[in-house]
Amino acid sequence: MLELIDFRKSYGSDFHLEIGDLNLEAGIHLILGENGSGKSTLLKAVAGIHPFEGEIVLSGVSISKDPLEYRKLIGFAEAEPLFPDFLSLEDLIQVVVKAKSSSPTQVEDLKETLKIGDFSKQAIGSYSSGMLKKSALLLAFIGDPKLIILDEAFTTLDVGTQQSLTRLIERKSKEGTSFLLTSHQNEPITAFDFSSTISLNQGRIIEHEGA
Ligand SMILES: Nc1ncnc2c1ncn2[C@@H]1O[C@H](COP(=O)(O)OP(=O)(O)OP(=O)(O)O)[C@@H](O)[C@H]1O
Repeated sequence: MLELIDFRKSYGSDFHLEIGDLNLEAGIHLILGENGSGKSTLLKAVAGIHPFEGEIVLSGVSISKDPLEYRKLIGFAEAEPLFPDFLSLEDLIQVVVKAKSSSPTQVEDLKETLKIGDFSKQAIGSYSSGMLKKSALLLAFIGDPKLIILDEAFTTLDVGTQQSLTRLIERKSKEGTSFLLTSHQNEPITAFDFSSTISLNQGRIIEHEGA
């Protein structure tokens, strides 16, 4: 499903993420590691946000040869999402639905699952951290991407929404969507049957269990 080839990413001389070659089969994958080990850096590179050295191929589509097609296959929710304050979630939904050729019915289903109420019409500058997180999650699921990348997906969500998100991830996984997850919280994340668990330490994989 996802292939990293001779993958490296540096922030100047300060931090080096050296992954090399990594193959992940379809499924739910967990990335573990201490603060600053490189989890978010890896996810942002796979999401097509950060430049890197090497190559990434998702379902046969190369990020370097076909970046636009590659990005359409990905949904990404950052750990601490940032959106323009003056827009509403509804504004962002319209953009992503068009880009990902999704249906309004899917958006309504996601809003219900993630318990997104009328706040979606308000300016993002007025959102709480949980509302921001729900917004990022909804946008990541739009259009049924091949791979959904969720960094600290459960942080700041209330317990009810955590449970709904767990069920949504399990359902989508059964339908063929793959996931890359990170977490600092043990409770919701242990619910999943992971295809593999990758442990990072100071920018290197120290353990990879599963496929
Ligand atoms: N934009 C950036 N510019 C320079 N250095 C960065 C940047 N983003 C992250 N870093 C550095 O890269 C290293 C890895 O950071 P990263 O955010 O990937 O770690 P993480 O494992 O996700 O951490 P956490 O668990 O705290 O979220 C850290 O030393 C961090 O300071």
